[in-house]
Amino acid sequence: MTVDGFVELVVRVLGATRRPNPEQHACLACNPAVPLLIAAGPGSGKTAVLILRALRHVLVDRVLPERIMITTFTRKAAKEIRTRLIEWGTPLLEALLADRAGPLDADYRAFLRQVDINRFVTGTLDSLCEEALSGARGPGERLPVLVEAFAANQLLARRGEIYKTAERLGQPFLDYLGLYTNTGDPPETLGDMTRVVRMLVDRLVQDEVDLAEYVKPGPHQAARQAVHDIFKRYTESLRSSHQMDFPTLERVFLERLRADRVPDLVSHLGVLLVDEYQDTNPLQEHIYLELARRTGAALTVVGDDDQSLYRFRGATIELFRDFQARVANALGGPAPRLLYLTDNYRSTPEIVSFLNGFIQNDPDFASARIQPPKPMIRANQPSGGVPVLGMFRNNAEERAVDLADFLNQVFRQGGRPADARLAEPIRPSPHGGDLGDAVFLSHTVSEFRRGFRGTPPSERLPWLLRQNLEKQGILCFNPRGRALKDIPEVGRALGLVLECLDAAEPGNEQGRIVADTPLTHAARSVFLRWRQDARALLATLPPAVIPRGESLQEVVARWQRFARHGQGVGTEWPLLDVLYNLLPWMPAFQDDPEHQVYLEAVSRAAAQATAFSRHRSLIFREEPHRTRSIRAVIQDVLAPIADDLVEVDEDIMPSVPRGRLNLMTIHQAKGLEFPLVIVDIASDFLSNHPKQRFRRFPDEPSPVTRLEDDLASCTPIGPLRTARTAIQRSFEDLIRLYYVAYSRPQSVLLLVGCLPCLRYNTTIPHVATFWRRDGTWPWRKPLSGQRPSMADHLPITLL
Ligand SMILES: Nc1ncnc2c1ncn2[C@@H]1O[C@H](COP(=O)(O)OP(=O)(O)OP(=O)(O)O)[C@@H](O)[C@H]1O
Repeated sequence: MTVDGFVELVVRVLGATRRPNPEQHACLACNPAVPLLIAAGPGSGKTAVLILRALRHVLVDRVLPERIMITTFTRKAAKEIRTRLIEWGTPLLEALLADRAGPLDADYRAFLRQVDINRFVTGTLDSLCEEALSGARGPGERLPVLVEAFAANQLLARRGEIYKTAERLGQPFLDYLGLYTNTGDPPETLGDMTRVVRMLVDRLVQDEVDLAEYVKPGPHQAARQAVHDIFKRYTESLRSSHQMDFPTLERVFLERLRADRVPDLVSHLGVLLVDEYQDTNPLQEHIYLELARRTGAALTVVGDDDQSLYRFRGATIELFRDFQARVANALGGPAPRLLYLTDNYRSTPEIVSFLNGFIQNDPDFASARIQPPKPMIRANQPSGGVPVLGMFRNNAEERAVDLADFLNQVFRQGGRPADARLAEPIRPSPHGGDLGDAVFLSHTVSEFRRGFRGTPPSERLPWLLRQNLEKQGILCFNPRGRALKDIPEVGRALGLVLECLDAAEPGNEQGRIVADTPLTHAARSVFLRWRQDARALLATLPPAVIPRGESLQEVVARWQRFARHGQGVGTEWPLLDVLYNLLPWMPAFQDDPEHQVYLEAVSRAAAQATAFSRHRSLIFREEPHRTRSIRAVIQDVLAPIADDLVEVDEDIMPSVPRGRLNLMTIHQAKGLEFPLVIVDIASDFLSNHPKQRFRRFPDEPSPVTRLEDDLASCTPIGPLRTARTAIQRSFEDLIRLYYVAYSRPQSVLLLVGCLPCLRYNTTIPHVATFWRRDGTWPWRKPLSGQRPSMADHLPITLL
């Protein structure tokens, strides 16, 4: 089959809406012997082309799917790719085999019969490294167990001895870590210290840092030496216990490739396709190039330099920008081709024009982009008559009320009618349109702002919006909005677990074992709150959701007898059995999607604790193991939740119910599209407060760019990254962040924020409202006599 024949087949079988445009066609037709870079703006069909190219390799080049690997950045995106490959690939294959595309020669027919579309190798690079290594165990070799984020951080803190190090070295160590916190303040809690040390040790691996160079005499030498020692202790402990974390996984995989021990899964690779290449880190680049070099696989990468978001995970935009030279250098062979896609199939012309205006707004950004710059995207969708909208209000309450009203009107009252500001109404799709078509995006979806020096936490827009929508009978889906410890139902459940395992006694509210266990003050007071809430629930004699043979009080008493006296059946019980025994009395965990996510997060923490906890999250019947094992689950599972060290991982999100408003971070929304997108650009910014500048108009380098500078002399990638100054990179990261947010909508883009950000004389510069690095603001036009009350000539229509 020829490429043209393949494209005709796609159109005939999948429909005319799948017809590739000429630029997409060129990407499909590009000779597989030549590495290909597709650089293109949002919504131009990069992922769609990557999938069709994978199918072309099967149907035109006769490569079996099991020899074709496609990687992307998140597990969710990887799933999406797999689904589309199967949805498109299966009917294409069936049509060919059914001869609907004309007679086939016998060889080709025999080849097609071997094709199993399910066997494409898809995933994130990490998941594929893991899969490849697990199938590549030598005789008698023990397979390292992969530890997930929470367990890895616990191991880092404990085996790396972070706390001891902080005690021994004191302020110089904390000051060094403080260089890399958002606020610039030294971390105060062990959790905060661990987060910074995690960022550092991951970098040591991902950037292939020369450790001798890192610890050589210079500023912060003692602290650097301490981080080095923590890293060594941690990696040694992982090694000796046959465990590995994600960066180690990639390093081990690369070492195997370099040692010519190519795992089976990839040893016969014929094709390697990479989506979201702009977020590749140096270690991952080595893996891709080494794979291509060793297997001779045809290489295609796609990406958008303007949408790189993951610098904090080592993403290095220069690897994408310099792809052609780097590949030519690493692989030899023909020079890679660079192709562009320009037609945007996602958004209305109004949104596309806003987007193009945004990305070209700051002249200083131009030189951070791929050179020569790729063409601007071109709108391909019809106008819906709706301009880019803005909802800016004086205070948070007003904003939440109006936004809730707007959503209610659009999705529950049949639509927002046209008026002086809107030429066309905004209506849900007649084909089952619902709130699931809208998304609320923000740099963080936290519902509360952290308290500061004794001030209590304050409510943020996501919380206020939740409250106001609930008044209108609309629910939100924002399971990452609050810390697990602050979710009332989670607190009640874990309070009941505490009461089961270590009941409070008269004169000892804490419980005997808790009182005797080293814990932070914060964890102790959270435990007390959980227990009070649990006892309040018990006192209500709650009915079980599904009728049980015993009451909640009886279940708790049964566990208490086991925990206190070793009475009852079984010699050991997993912590999760205790928890799950209590859930029939807690209806939220049965039917509410947010609570199902919380439960999954707690369950995963308990499961992950088996990687580092001495009693592997089990409760034993016989003493002294019983008390010790209870202490272990308190210390290793419950306390980390109380200390806010267990995060709700975005990968555990189920699909969101259609009737709810989904709140997401901009990072999470990468690669996704929605009919209506609300971007909270400025609801936290009432003044030009210095502590918030890093989020809108940095006056000093962001922690991660500072780290890049500090490591530049000890990593091969250093000079490439630091060609632009740290402050330039900090700005550029913000521009890319909002570019990703602004490019998600199909029909309606609504920006929300505080009104002072838009005032003519505002003193609140913000990249998202088109401020340029040089301090100029194109939305503020020169005065023409009349008294300005607002920025004139806004490119947005205010609601
Ligand atoms: N030739 C085409 N005809 C019609 N629709 C298309 C075509 N190519 C892509 N699309 C549609 O355009 C939308 C965007 O495509 P896709 O998600 O592949 O873009 P992308 O470039 O990967 O976007 P992003 O950069 O935001 O990740 C999808 O809904 C896709 O089905």
